[in-house]
Amino acid sequence: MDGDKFILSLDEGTTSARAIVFDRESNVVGMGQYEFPQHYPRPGWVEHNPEEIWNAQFRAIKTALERAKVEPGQIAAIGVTNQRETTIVWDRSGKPLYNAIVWQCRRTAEMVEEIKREHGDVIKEKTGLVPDAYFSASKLKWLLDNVPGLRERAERGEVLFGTVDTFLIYRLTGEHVTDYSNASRTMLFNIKKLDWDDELLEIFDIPAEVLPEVRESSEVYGYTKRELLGAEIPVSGDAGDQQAALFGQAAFEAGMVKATYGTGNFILANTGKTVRYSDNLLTTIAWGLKGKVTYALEGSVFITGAAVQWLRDGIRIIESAPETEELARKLESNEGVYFVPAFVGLGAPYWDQFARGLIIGITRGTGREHLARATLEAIAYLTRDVIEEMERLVGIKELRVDGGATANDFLMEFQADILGKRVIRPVVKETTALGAAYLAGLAVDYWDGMEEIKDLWRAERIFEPKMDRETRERLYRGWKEAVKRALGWAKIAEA
Ligand SMILES: Nc1ncnc2c1ncn2[C@@H]1O[C@H](COP(=O)(O)OP(=O)(O)O)[C@@H](O)[C@H]1O
Ligand SMILES: O=P(O)(O)OC[C@H](O)CO
Repeated sequence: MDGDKFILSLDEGTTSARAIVFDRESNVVGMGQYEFPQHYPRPGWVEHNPEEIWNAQFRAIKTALERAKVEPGQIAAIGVTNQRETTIVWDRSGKPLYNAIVWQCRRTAEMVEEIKREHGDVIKEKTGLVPDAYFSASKLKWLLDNVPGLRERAERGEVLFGTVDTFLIYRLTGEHVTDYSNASRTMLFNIKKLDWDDELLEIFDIPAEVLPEVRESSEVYGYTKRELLGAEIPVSGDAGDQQAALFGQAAFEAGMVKATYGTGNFILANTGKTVRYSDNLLTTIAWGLKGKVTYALEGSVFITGAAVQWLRDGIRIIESAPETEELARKLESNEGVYFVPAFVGLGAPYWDQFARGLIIGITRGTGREHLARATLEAIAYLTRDVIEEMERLVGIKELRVDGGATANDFLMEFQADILGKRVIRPVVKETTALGAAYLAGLAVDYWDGMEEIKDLWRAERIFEPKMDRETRERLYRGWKEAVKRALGWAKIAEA
Protein backbone atom coordinates (compact mmCIF):
# COMPACT_ATOMS: atom_id res chain seq x y z
CA MET A 1 0.00 0.00 0.00
CA ASP A 2 0.89 3.62 -0.44
CA GLY A 3 3.66 4.56 2.00
CA ASP A 4 2.39 7.99 3.05
CA LYS A 5 -1.09 6.92 4.02
CA PHE A 6 -2.38 6.93 7.60
CA ILE A 7 -5.31 5.68 9.64
CA LEU A 8 -7.52 8.06 11.60
CA SER A 9 -9.07 6.70 14.77
CA LEU A 10 -11.95 8.39 16.61
CA ASP A 11 -12.09 7.49 20.31
CA GLU A 12 -15.23 8.98 21.75
CA GLY A 13 -15.07 8.44 25.54
CA THR A 14 -17.26 9.34 28.49
CA THR A 15 -15.59 12.65 29.23
CA SER A 16 -13.72 13.55 26.06
CA ALA A 17 -13.49 12.85 22.37
CA ARG A 18 -10.09 12.01 20.93
CA ALA A 19 -8.89 11.65 17.38
CA ILE A 20 -5.55 10.03 16.63
CA VAL A 21 -3.64 9.66 13.39
CA PHE A 22 -1.57 6.44 13.30
CA ASP A 23 1.05 5.35 10.83
CA ARG A 24 1.73 1.81 9.65
CA GLU A 25 4.07 1.07 12.59
CA SER A 26 1.23 2.15 14.91
CA ASN A 27 3.03 5.32 16.01
CA VAL A 28 0.85 8.23 17.10
CA VAL A 29 1.51 10.91 14.45
CA GLY A 30 -1.00 13.48 15.67
CA MET A 31 -3.73 13.75 18.24
CA GLY A 32 -6.61 16.05 19.16
CA GLN A 33 -8.69 15.78 22.31
CA TYR A 34 -11.59 17.87 23.61
CA GLU A 35 -13.70 17.42 26.71
CA PHE A 36 -17.43 17.98 26.58
CA PRO A 37 -19.88 18.85 29.36
CA GLN A 38 -21.49 16.28 31.62
CA HIS A 39 -25.12 17.01 32.47
CA TYR A 40 -26.62 15.82 35.76
CA PRO A 41 -30.30 16.87 35.59
CA ARG A 42 -31.15 14.93 38.78
CA PRO A 43 -29.20 12.92 41.36
CA GLY A 44 -27.99 9.72 39.71
CA TRP A 45 -28.91 10.89 36.19
CA VAL A 46 -26.15 11.44 33.63
CA GLU A 47 -26.64 12.91 30.15
CA HIS A 48 -24.54 14.17 27.25
CA ASN A 49 -25.67 16.52 24.53
CA PRO A 50 -25.04 14.65 21.23
CA GLU A 51 -24.25 17.96 19.49
CA GLU A 52 -21.56 18.63 22.08
CA ILE A 53 -20.15 15.14 21.50
CA TRP A 54 -20.16 15.72 17.74
CA ASN A 55 -18.52 19.15 18.03
CA ALA A 56 -15.79 17.85 20.33
CA GLN A 57 -15.20 14.89 18.02
CA PHE A 58 -15.08 17.00 14.88
CA ARG A 59 -12.70 19.54 16.42
CA ALA A 60 -10.51 16.65 17.59
CA ILE A 61 -10.36 15.32 14.02
CA LYS A 62 -9.30 18.73 12.68
CA THR A 63 -6.65 19.16 15.38
CA ALA A 64 -5.25 15.65 14.95
CA LEU A 65 -4.88 16.14 11.19
CA GLU A 66 -3.28 19.54 11.65
CA ARG A 67 -0.81 18.32 14.26
CA ALA A 68 0.02 15.28 12.14
CA LYS A 69 0.44 17.55 9.09
CA VAL A 70 -1.69 15.09 7.19
CA GLU A 71 -4.30 15.96 4.55
CA PRO A 72 -7.69 14.20 4.62
CA GLY A 73 -6.77 12.66 1.26
CA GLN A 74 -3.87 10.85 2.96
CA ILE A 75 -6.21 9.00 5.33
CA ALA A 76 -6.65 5.43 4.12
CA ALA A 77 -9.54 4.68 6.50
CA ILE A 78 -11.32 5.81 9.65
CA GLY A 79 -12.05 3.65 12.70
CA VAL A 80 -14.61 4.56 15.34
CA THR A 81 -14.63 3.45 18.96
CA ASN A 82 -16.89 4.71 21.70
CA GLN A 83 -18.14 4.80 25.25
CA ARG A 84 -20.58 1.92 25.10
CA GLU A 85 -24.29 1.54 26.02
CA THR A 86 -24.91 5.31 25.97
CA THR A 87 -28.18 5.75 24.13
CA ILE A 88 -29.07 8.35 21.49
CA VAL A 89 -32.18 8.87 19.37
CA TRP A 90 -32.21 11.17 16.32
CA ASP A 91 -34.26 11.82 13.20
CA ARG A 92 -33.33 11.10 9.59
CA SER A 93 -31.78 14.55 9.20
CA GLY A 94 -29.35 13.61 11.99
CA LYS A 95 -30.97 15.87 14.60
CA PRO A 96 -30.91 14.44 18.14
CA LEU A 97 -34.36 14.14 19.71
CA TYR A 98 -33.16 14.13 23.32
CA ASN A 99 -29.91 14.18 25.23
CA ALA A 100 -27.86 10.99 25.23
CA ILE A 101 -28.55 8.86 28.30
CA VAL A 102 -25.11 7.88 29.52
CA TRP A 103 -24.09 4.36 30.58
CA GLN A 104 -23.58 5.59 34.15
CA CYS A 105 -27.14 6.94 34.41
CA ARG A 106 -29.24 5.24 37.09
CA ARG A 107 -32.71 6.57 36.12
CA THR A 108 -33.93 3.15 35.04
CA ALA A 109 -32.64 1.17 38.05
CA GLU A 110 -36.12 0.49 39.45
CA MET A 111 -37.50 -0.38 35.99
CA VAL A 112 -34.72 -2.93 35.53
CA GLU A 113 -35.27 -4.46 38.98
CA GLU A 114 -38.86 -5.19 37.94
CA ILE A 115 -38.02 -6.59 34.51
CA LYS A 116 -35.25 -8.68 36.07
CA ARG A 117 -37.66 -10.47 38.41
CA GLU A 118 -39.63 -11.94 35.52
CA HIS A 119 -37.13 -12.03 32.66
CA GLY A 120 -33.67 -12.07 34.28
CA ASP A 121 -32.82 -15.60 33.11
CA VAL A 122 -33.90 -15.17 29.53
CA ILE A 123 -32.00 -11.88 29.31
CA LYS A 124 -28.80 -13.47 30.63
CA GLU A 125 -29.13 -16.48 28.34
CA LYS A 126 -29.73 -14.44 25.18
CA THR A 127 -27.57 -11.37 25.75
CA GLY A 128 -24.92 -12.62 28.18
CA LEU A 129 -25.62 -9.53 30.31
CA VAL A 130 -26.62 -9.15 33.94
CA PRO A 131 -29.81 -7.02 33.94
CA ASP A 132 -28.77 -3.53 35.04
CA ALA A 133 -29.58 0.09 34.19
CA TYR A 134 -26.07 0.18 32.66
CA PHE A 135 -27.20 -1.23 29.29
CA SER A 136 -29.10 0.54 26.49
CA ALA A 137 -32.44 -1.32 26.46
CA SER A 138 -34.02 0.29 29.53
CA LYS A 139 -32.64 3.71 28.54
CA LEU A 140 -34.26 3.45 25.11
CA LYS A 141 -37.53 2.31 26.68
CA TRP A 142 -37.40 5.30 29.02
CA LEU A 143 -36.97 7.66 26.06
CA LEU A 144 -39.84 6.10 24.11
CA ASP A 145 -42.08 6.26 27.19
CA ASN A 146 -41.13 9.77 28.33
CA VAL A 147 -40.26 11.98 25.36
CA PRO A 148 -43.59 13.31 24.07
CA GLY A 149 -44.52 11.89 20.66
CA LEU A 150 -41.34 9.82 20.33
CA ARG A 151 -42.97 6.39 20.34
CA GLU A 152 -45.50 7.37 17.65
CA ARG A 153 -42.75 8.83 15.48
CA ALA A 154 -40.63 5.72 16.06
CA GLU A 155 -43.46 3.47 14.91
CA ARG A 156 -43.74 5.58 11.76
CA GLY A 157 -40.04 4.90 11.07
CA GLU A 158 -38.93 8.49 11.69
CA VAL A 159 -36.63 7.77 14.64
CA LEU A 160 -33.17 6.20 14.62
CA PHE A 161 -31.60 4.70 17.72
CA GLY A 162 -27.96 4.00 18.25
CA THR A 163 -25.01 3.96 20.59
CA VAL A 164 -22.44 6.71 20.05
CA ASP A 165 -20.59 4.82 17.29
CA THR A 166 -23.82 4.65 15.32
CA PHE A 167 -24.55 8.34 15.79
CA LEU A 168 -21.05 9.35 14.68
CA ILE A 169 -21.04 7.03 11.68
CA TYR A 170 -24.50 8.35 10.69
CA ARG A 171 -23.22 11.92 10.84
CA LEU A 172 -20.05 11.00 8.94
CA THR A 173 -21.57 8.80 6.22
CA GLY A 174 -25.38 8.80 6.41
CA GLU A 175 -25.41 5.02 7.11
CA HIS A 176 -27.38 3.66 10.10
CA VAL A 177 -25.12 0.84 11.30
CA THR A 178 -23.40 -0.57 14.36
CA ASP A 179 -21.06 -3.51 14.91
CA TYR A 180 -21.46 -6.77 16.86
CA SER A 181 -19.48 -5.57 19.88
CA ASN A 182 -21.65 -2.48 20.38
CA ALA A 183 -24.88 -4.34 19.61
CA SER A 184 -23.98 -6.87 22.31
CA ARG A 185 -24.19 -4.09 24.92
CA THR A 186 -27.73 -2.99 24.14
CA MET A 187 -29.45 -5.94 25.89
CA LEU A 188 -31.58 -6.34 22.75
CA PHE A 189 -29.14 -8.44 20.72
CA ASN A 190 -28.98 -12.22 20.73
CA ILE A 191 -25.27 -12.95 20.94
CA LYS A 192 -25.57 -16.52 19.67
CA LYS A 193 -28.02 -15.98 16.82
CA LEU A 194 -26.26 -12.71 16.02
CA ASP A 195 -29.46 -10.79 15.46
CA TRP A 196 -31.83 -8.41 17.22
CA ASP A 197 -34.13 -10.56 19.36
CA ASP A 198 -37.94 -10.30 19.01
CA GLU A 199 -38.62 -11.51 22.54
CA LEU A 200 -36.27 -8.93 24.03
CA LEU A 201 -37.77 -6.20 21.85
CA GLU A 202 -41.16 -7.18 23.25
CA ILE A 203 -39.96 -7.24 26.87
CA PHE A 204 -38.59 -3.70 26.50
CA ASP A 205 -41.36 -2.59 24.14
CA ILE A 206 -39.00 -1.39 21.42
CA PRO A 207 -40.22 -1.00 17.81
CA ALA A 208 -37.75 -2.76 15.47
CA GLU A 209 -37.90 0.22 13.05
CA VAL A 210 -35.47 2.22 15.23
CA LEU A 211 -32.65 -0.33 15.17
CA PRO A 212 -29.42 0.00 13.16
CA GLU A 213 -28.10 -2.70 10.88
CA VAL A 214 -25.49 -4.83 12.67
CA ARG A 215 -22.24 -5.38 10.78
CA GLU A 216 -18.78 -6.83 11.41
CA SER A 217 -16.27 -4.69 13.29
CA SER A 218 -14.00 -4.38 10.27
CA GLU A 219 -15.66 -3.59 6.96
CA VAL A 220 -16.50 -0.51 4.92
CA TYR A 221 -19.76 0.96 6.30
CA GLY A 222 -19.74 4.04 4.10
CA TYR A 223 -17.66 7.06 3.05
CA THR A 224 -17.37 10.43 4.77
CA LYS A 225 -19.59 13.10 3.19
CA ARG A 226 -17.41 15.36 1.06
CA GLU A 227 -18.62 18.55 2.75
CA LEU A 228 -17.15 17.40 6.10
CA LEU A 229 -13.47 16.92 5.33
CA GLY A 230 -13.27 17.57 1.61
CA ALA A 231 -12.61 13.89 0.91
CA GLU A 232 -14.63 10.69 0.79
CA ILE A 233 -12.80 8.46 3.25
CA PRO A 234 -13.93 4.91 4.03
CA VAL A 235 -15.21 4.42 7.57
CA SER A 236 -14.27 0.81 8.08
CA GLY A 237 -13.74 0.03 11.77
CA ASP A 238 -16.25 0.06 14.62
CA ALA A 239 -16.01 -1.44 18.12
CA GLY A 240 -16.97 -0.53 21.66
CA ASP A 241 -14.00 1.08 23.41
CA GLN A 242 -13.27 -1.84 25.73
CA GLN A 243 -13.36 -4.38 22.95
CA ALA A 244 -11.21 -2.09 20.81
CA ALA A 245 -8.67 -1.97 23.65
CA LEU A 246 -8.58 -5.79 23.73
CA PHE A 247 -7.89 -5.71 19.99
CA GLY A 248 -5.31 -2.93 20.36
CA GLN A 249 -3.52 -5.08 22.95
CA ALA A 250 -3.30 -7.79 20.27
CA ALA A 251 -5.08 -10.11 22.72
CA PHE A 252 -6.24 -12.34 19.85
CA GLU A 253 -6.00 -15.70 21.57
CA ALA A 254 -8.41 -17.27 24.03
CA GLY A 255 -7.19 -16.74 27.60
CA MET A 256 -5.53 -13.35 26.95
CA VAL A 257 -6.73 -10.64 29.32
CA LYS A 258 -6.54 -6.85 29.37
CA ALA A 259 -7.60 -4.23 31.90
CA THR A 260 -8.23 -0.62 30.93
CA TYR A 261 -7.85 1.90 33.77
CA GLY A 262 -9.95 4.97 33.00
CA THR A 263 -13.02 6.48 34.65
CA GLY A 264 -13.87 2.89 35.47
CA ASN A 265 -11.92 -0.32 34.93
CA PHE A 266 -12.95 -2.77 32.29
CA ILE A 267 -11.34 -6.19 32.32
CA LEU A 268 -11.89 -8.41 29.29
CA ALA A 269 -10.77 -11.98 28.67
CA ASN A 270 -10.82 -13.31 25.13
CA THR A 271 -12.72 -16.65 25.12
CA GLY A 272 -12.38 -17.27 21.38
CA LYS A 273 -15.30 -18.94 19.65
CA THR A 274 -16.75 -20.17 22.95
CA VAL A 275 -19.63 -18.38 24.64
CA ARG A 276 -18.81 -18.72 28.35
CA TYR A 277 -21.27 -17.77 31.04
CA SER A 278 -20.52 -16.64 34.56
CA ASP A 279 -23.11 -15.49 37.10
CA ASN A 280 -21.22 -12.36 37.99
CA LEU A 281 -19.45 -11.42 34.78
CA LEU A 282 -20.78 -10.35 31.41
CA THR A 283 -20.53 -12.42 28.28
CA THR A 284 -19.99 -10.11 25.38
CA ILE A 285 -18.93 -10.01 21.76
CA ALA A 286 -15.33 -8.92 21.34
CA TRP A 287 -15.52 -8.40 17.59
CA GLY A 288 -16.81 -9.79 14.35
CA LEU A 289 -14.07 -10.18 11.79
CA LYS A 290 -13.81 -12.00 8.45
CA GLY A 291 -16.99 -14.00 8.97
CA LYS A 292 -16.12 -15.05 12.54
CA VAL A 293 -17.25 -13.78 15.90
CA THR A 294 -14.92 -13.74 18.92
CA TYR A 295 -16.43 -13.69 22.40
CA ALA A 296 -15.16 -12.31 25.69
CA LEU A 297 -15.90 -12.37 29.38
CA GLU A 298 -16.03 -8.92 30.92
CA GLY A 299 -15.91 -7.46 34.38
CA SER A 300 -17.07 -3.84 34.38
CA VAL A 301 -15.99 -1.78 37.38
CA PHE A 302 -17.83 1.53 37.24
CA ILE A 303 -15.66 3.81 39.37
CA THR A 304 -11.85 3.66 39.57
CA GLY A 305 -10.05 6.69 38.04
CA ALA A 306 -13.19 8.67 38.86
CA ALA A 307 -12.36 8.14 42.54
CA VAL A 308 -8.98 9.79 41.93
CA GLN A 309 -10.86 12.66 40.28
CA TRP A 310 -13.03 12.89 43.39
CA LEU A 311 -9.92 13.29 45.56
CA ARG A 312 -8.96 16.17 43.27
CA ASP A 313 -12.28 17.89 42.48
CA GLY A 314 -14.60 16.60 45.20
CA ILE A 315 -12.75 16.73 48.52
CA ARG A 316 -9.76 18.54 46.96
CA ILE A 317 -6.97 16.82 48.85
CA ILE A 318 -4.76 16.55 45.76
CA GLU A 319 -4.06 18.90 42.89
CA SER A 320 -3.43 16.34 40.19
CA ALA A 321 -3.95 12.62 39.69
CA PRO A 322 -0.20 11.73 39.56
CA GLU A 323 0.22 13.23 43.05
CA THR A 324 -1.49 10.14 44.46
CA GLU A 325 1.63 8.12 43.68
CA GLU A 326 3.94 10.33 45.70
CA LEU A 327 1.48 10.35 48.63
CA ALA A 328 0.95 6.58 48.56
CA ARG A 329 4.70 5.95 48.64
CA LYS A 330 5.02 7.90 51.91
CA LEU A 331 3.43 4.93 53.70
CA GLU A 332 4.65 1.38 54.18
CA SER A 333 1.08 0.06 54.19
CA ASN A 334 -2.54 1.27 54.24
CA GLU A 335 -2.53 0.90 58.07
CA GLY A 336 -6.01 -0.60 57.96
CA VAL A 337 -7.65 2.18 55.91
CA TYR A 338 -9.83 1.02 53.00
CA PHE A 339 -11.89 3.04 50.55
CA VAL A 340 -14.73 1.40 48.60
CA PRO A 341 -15.61 3.89 45.83
CA ALA A 342 -19.13 2.58 45.18
CA PHE A 343 -20.38 6.02 44.08
CA VAL A 344 -22.95 4.61 41.63
CA GLY A 345 -23.42 1.18 43.18
CA LEU A 346 -21.04 -1.65 42.36
CA GLY A 347 -20.70 -3.40 39.02
CA ALA A 348 -18.88 -6.71 38.52
CA PRO A 349 -18.72 -9.00 40.36
CA TYR A 350 -21.14 -7.60 42.99
CA TRP A 351 -23.86 -6.04 40.80
CA ASP A 352 -25.39 -4.08 43.64
CA GLN A 353 -27.20 -0.98 42.36
CA PHE A 354 -27.66 0.20 45.95
CA ALA A 355 -24.09 -0.07 47.31
CA ARG A 356 -22.53 3.30 48.19
CA GLY A 357 -19.01 4.50 48.89
CA LEU A 358 -17.30 4.15 52.25
CA ILE A 359 -13.96 4.87 53.88
CA ILE A 360 -13.24 2.66 56.86
CA GLY A 361 -10.43 2.18 59.37
CA ILE A 362 -9.89 5.89 60.01
CA THR A 363 -7.98 6.85 63.16
CA ARG A 364 -6.70 10.19 64.47
CA GLY A 365 -3.48 9.53 62.55
CA THR A 366 -5.19 9.12 59.18
CA GLY A 367 -4.16 11.71 56.60
CA ARG A 368 -4.23 12.60 52.95
CA GLU A 369 -1.65 9.97 52.14
CA HIS A 370 -3.85 7.21 53.55
CA LEU A 371 -6.78 8.32 51.43
CA ALA A 372 -4.63 8.58 48.31
CA ARG A 373 -3.15 5.16 48.94
CA ALA A 374 -6.51 3.59 49.78
CA THR A 375 -7.92 4.96 46.50
CA LEU A 376 -5.15 3.43 44.39
CA GLU A 377 -5.33 0.19 46.34
CA ALA A 378 -9.10 0.05 45.79
CA ILE A 379 -8.54 0.18 42.02
CA ALA A 380 -6.27 -2.85 42.32
CA TYR A 381 -8.63 -4.75 44.64
CA LEU A 382 -11.63 -4.12 42.38
CA THR A 383 -9.60 -5.47 39.48
CA ARG A 384 -8.64 -8.57 41.47
CA ASP A 385 -12.33 -9.15 42.33
CA VAL A 386 -13.00 -9.52 38.61
CA ILE A 387 -9.90 -11.57 37.80
CA GLU A 388 -10.76 -14.03 40.61
CA GLU A 389 -14.16 -14.55 39.07
CA MET A 390 -12.67 -14.98 35.58
CA GLU A 391 -10.19 -17.55 36.79
CA ARG A 392 -13.00 -19.94 37.57
CA LEU A 393 -13.52 -20.19 33.80
CA VAL A 394 -10.24 -19.29 32.09
CA GLY A 395 -6.61 -19.72 33.08
CA ILE A 396 -4.94 -16.32 33.41
CA LYS A 397 -1.15 -15.97 33.35
CA GLU A 398 -0.72 -12.24 33.12
CA LEU A 399 -2.56 -8.98 32.66
CA ARG A 400 -2.02 -6.48 29.84
CA VAL A 401 -2.94 -2.98 30.98
CA ASP A 402 -3.76 0.37 29.39
CA GLY A 403 -5.62 3.62 30.10
CA GLY A 404 -4.79 6.87 31.89
CA ALA A 405 -4.20 5.52 35.40
CA THR A 406 -1.61 2.95 34.24
CA ALA A 407 0.86 5.85 34.24
CA ASN A 408 0.85 5.38 38.03
CA ASP A 409 3.73 3.00 38.81
CA PHE A 410 2.67 2.54 42.43
CA LEU A 411 -0.72 1.35 41.23
CA MET A 412 0.85 -1.05 38.73
CA GLU A 413 3.24 -2.47 41.35
CA PHE A 414 0.43 -2.91 43.84
CA GLN A 415 -1.75 -4.48 41.14
CA ALA A 416 0.91 -7.11 40.38
CA ASP A 417 1.34 -7.75 44.13
CA ILE A 418 -2.33 -8.11 44.90
CA LEU A 419 -2.94 -10.38 41.90
CA GLY A 420 0.23 -12.38 42.32
CA LYS A 421 0.60 -12.06 38.54
CA ARG A 422 2.67 -10.14 36.03
CA VAL A 423 1.25 -6.86 34.85
CA ILE A 424 2.43 -5.73 31.42
CA ARG A 425 2.23 -2.16 30.17
CA PRO A 426 2.65 -1.67 26.41
CA VAL A 427 4.57 1.05 24.59
CA VAL A 428 1.45 2.48 22.95
CA LYS A 429 -0.87 3.56 25.78
CA GLU A 430 -3.65 4.62 23.39
CA THR A 431 -4.69 1.01 22.97
CA THR A 432 -8.38 1.78 22.49
CA ALA A 433 -7.82 4.14 19.57
CA LEU A 434 -5.21 1.78 18.19
CA GLY A 435 -7.63 -1.14 18.24
CA ALA A 436 -10.15 0.83 16.19
CA ALA A 437 -7.38 1.90 13.81
CA TYR A 438 -6.35 -1.74 13.31
CA LEU A 439 -9.95 -2.76 12.61
CA ALA A 440 -10.33 0.04 10.07
CA GLY A 441 -6.95 -0.65 8.47
CA LEU A 442 -7.53 -4.39 8.14
CA ALA A 443 -10.73 -3.75 6.16
CA VAL A 444 -8.87 -1.77 3.48
CA ASP A 445 -5.71 -3.94 3.48
CA TYR A 446 -3.60 -1.21 5.10
CA TRP A 447 -2.24 -3.98 7.34
CA ASP A 448 -1.87 -7.49 5.98
CA GLY A 449 -3.47 -9.35 8.85
CA MET A 450 -3.50 -10.17 12.56
CA GLU A 451 0.04 -11.59 12.46
CA GLU A 452 1.44 -8.26 11.36
CA ILE A 453 -0.47 -6.53 14.15
CA LYS A 454 0.73 -9.01 16.74
CA ASP A 455 4.31 -8.18 15.79
CA LEU A 456 3.66 -4.46 16.29
CA TRP A 457 2.66 -4.90 19.96
CA ARG A 458 5.55 -4.15 22.37
CA ALA A 459 5.82 -4.20 26.15
CA GLU A 460 7.15 -1.00 27.71
CA ARG A 461 7.43 -2.33 31.29
CA ILE A 462 6.67 -5.54 33.13
CA PHE A 463 5.67 -5.38 36.80
CA GLU A 464 6.48 -8.64 38.62
CA PRO A 465 4.64 -9.49 41.86
CA LYS A 466 6.89 -9.09 44.91
CA MET A 467 4.51 -9.38 47.87
CA ASP A 468 4.44 -12.62 49.87
CA ARG A 469 1.30 -14.67 49.65
CA GLU A 470 0.30 -14.28 53.28
CA THR A 471 0.41 -10.47 53.21
CA ARG A 472 -1.46 -10.44 49.92
CA GLU A 473 -4.29 -12.58 51.22
CA ARG A 474 -4.49 -10.73 54.54
CA LEU A 475 -4.85 -7.38 52.78
CA TYR A 476 -7.40 -8.78 50.37
CA ARG A 477 -9.50 -10.24 53.22
CA GLY A 478 -9.64 -6.74 54.69
CA TRP A 479 -10.91 -5.42 51.38
CA LYS A 480 -13.68 -8.02 51.18
CA GLU A 481 -14.82 -7.06 54.68
CA ALA A 482 -14.92 -3.38 53.71
CA VAL A 483 -16.99 -4.16 50.60
CA LYS A 484 -19.50 -6.14 52.68
CA ARG A 485 -20.16 -3.04 54.72
CA ALA A 486 -20.82 -0.91 51.61
CA LEU A 487 -23.37 -3.24 50.02
CA GLY A 488 -27.03 -2.15 49.92
CA TRP A 489 -26.25 1.08 51.76
CA ALA A 490 -28.65 3.29 49.74
CA LYS A 491 -31.55 1.07 50.84
CA ILE A 492 -30.43 1.02 54.48
CA ALA A 493 -30.02 4.80 54.47
CA GLU A 494 -33.46 5.27 52.91
CA ALA A 495 -35.13 3.02 55.47
N1 LIG B 1 -1.14 9.16 37.41
C1 LIG B 1 -2.39 8.81 37.70
N2 LIG B 1 -2.68 8.16 38.84
C2 LIG B 1 -3.92 7.76 39.14
N3 LIG B 1 -4.96 7.99 38.33
C3 LIG B 1 -4.76 8.62 37.18
C4 LIG B 1 -3.47 9.08 36.81
N4 LIG B 1 -3.58 9.69 35.61
C5 LIG B 1 -4.88 9.62 35.25
N5 LIG B 1 -5.60 8.99 36.20
C6 LIG B 1 -7.04 8.72 36.18
O1 LIG B 1 -7.32 8.06 34.95
C7 LIG B 1 -8.51 8.56 34.37
C8 LIG B 1 -8.23 9.07 32.98
O2 LIG B 1 -7.89 8.01 32.15
P1 LIG B 1 -8.45 7.93 30.67
O3 LIG B 1 -7.91 6.68 30.09
O4 LIG B 1 -8.19 9.21 29.99
O5 LIG B 1 -10.00 7.77 31.02
P2 LIG B 1 -11.38 7.89 30.22
O6 LIG B 1 -11.09 7.47 28.81
O7 LIG B 1 -12.29 6.96 30.95
O8 LIG B 1 -11.84 9.33 30.34
C9 LIG B 1 -9.01 9.68 35.25
O9 LIG B 1 -10.13 9.21 35.96
C10 LIG B 1 -7.85 9.99 36.18
O10 LIG B 1 -8.30 10.30 37.48
O1 LIG C 1 -15.41 6.10 28.36
P1 LIG C 1 -14.66 5.01 29.01
O2 LIG C 1 -13.33 4.74 28.38
O3 LIG C 1 -14.54 5.16 30.47
O4 LIG C 1 -15.48 3.63 28.73
C1 LIG C 1 -16.79 3.49 29.10
C2 LIG C 1 -17.30 2.10 28.79
O5 LIG C 1 -17.32 1.82 27.43
C3 LIG C 1 -18.65 1.89 29.39
O6 LIG C 1 -19.10 0.60 29.17
